[in-house]
Amino acid sequence: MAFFTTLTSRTFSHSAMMSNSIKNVTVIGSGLMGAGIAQVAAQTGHSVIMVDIDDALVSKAQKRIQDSIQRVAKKKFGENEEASKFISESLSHLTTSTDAVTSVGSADLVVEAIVENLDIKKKLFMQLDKAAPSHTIFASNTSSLSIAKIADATDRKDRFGGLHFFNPVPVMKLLEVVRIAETSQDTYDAMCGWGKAMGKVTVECKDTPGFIVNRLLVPYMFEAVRILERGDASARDIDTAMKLGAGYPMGPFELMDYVGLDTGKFIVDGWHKEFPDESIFNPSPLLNKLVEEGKLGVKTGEGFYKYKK
Ligand SMILES: C[C@H](O)CC(=O)SCCNC(=O)CCNC(=O)[C@H](O)C(C)(C)COP(=O)(O)OP(=O)(O)OC[C@H]1O[C@@H](n2cnc3c(N)ncnc32)[C@H](O)[C@@H]1OP(=O)(O)O
Ligand SMILES: NC(=O)c1ccc[n+]([C@@H]2O[C@H](COP(=O)([O-])OP(=O)(O)OC[C@H]3O[C@@H](n4cnc5c(N)ncnc54)[C@H](O)[C@@H]3O)[C@@H](O)[C@H]2O)c1
Repeated sequence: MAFFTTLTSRTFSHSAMMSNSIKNVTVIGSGLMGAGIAQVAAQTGHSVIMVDIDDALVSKAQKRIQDSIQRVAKKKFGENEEASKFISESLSHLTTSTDAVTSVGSADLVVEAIVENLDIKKKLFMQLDKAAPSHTIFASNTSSLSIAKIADATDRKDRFGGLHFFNPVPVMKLLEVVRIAETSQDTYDAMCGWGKAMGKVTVECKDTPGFIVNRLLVPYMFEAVRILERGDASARDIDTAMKLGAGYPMGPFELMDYVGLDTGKFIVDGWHKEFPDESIFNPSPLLNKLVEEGKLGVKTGEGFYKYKK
């Protein structure tokens, strides 16, 4: 099914599901998170442009969205014809582009989901700030960086915040909504309203490292690596222990592979640099070695475990 189109002009078509002021959404980055955010935004009737740096990456994201949306449709409608109507309608709301600057021209909201690097994110937002209309809200999906530092690249701090989704976006119900000192109440309310229109439950977070979930989850994952590095237990046994003993859907190594080991490394390296005396944020030699070898987890076919491609 070839439902996707490349960007020409943004068509207006949104369903009654949307009760907030945000209709046109541009998602920058079409990796694990960007593709998921774009998919759910399209499923909930928003007009979406999904952007990445080249056509091959966009095509890869389109393939992932097609697989995922079929799972969502099956869960919602079973095998009946409503399912294919839902898929084609949703995907008709989604266009793609490889040009971030032109893709924000009619955006009400821009959600950035590119690599976890402060300088690269700032450079992007600096360019977008000049191109987007004045009413456009900017949000970063960063896992660990300071929203205030990213917002520093723009002249719209009152219209800037964090929208932190969870992987896989079509399944995970939570959205952390992060406000900085300058975020206006209107912006915060619009972000929360959009989160609800996306079918998510929102929680309010301050702009502190890791917000709520990652401040707890990342140290937990890195403690698991340290158990493995000390030779105290195998990755498989640690995963089994946390699934069967603590009720987690995935063990810490399965989860790190799922999130991406590069992303895990970016997070902990950043925090280690910022808080060198906090041993809980110490980098892991084992994780560094896997990343150096290009073993980034499920997305590359190998991380702590091997996956069928
Ligand atoms: C680091 C960052 O900043 C923050 C983060 O994102 S941290 C990571 C947060 N995420 C997690 O903790 C995920 C933990 N894992 C899980 O919740 C579950 O293992 C999982 C939902 C990923 C998969 O669930 P599991 O039961 O193992 O597998 P599976 O049967 O394939 O999937 C369960 C359901 O979800 C659906 N699903 C799973 N992945 C999907 C996807 N990518 N798209 C759409 N649907 C999906 C399946 O279709 C299935 O639907 P069903 O209930 O109708 O059968
Ligand atoms: N992986 C997770 O579980 C997870 C969960 C929540 C938040 N996050 C955060 O979301 C962001 C993206 O993470 P991901 O896992 O999707 O990464 P990813 O590596 O899967 O995807 C990032 C994408 O951004 C693209 N990109 C890089 N620079 C770009 C630019 N200037 N313009 C357009 N596209 C660009 C890359 O080509 C890549 O396709 C990071 O900030 C990460 O910390 C990740």
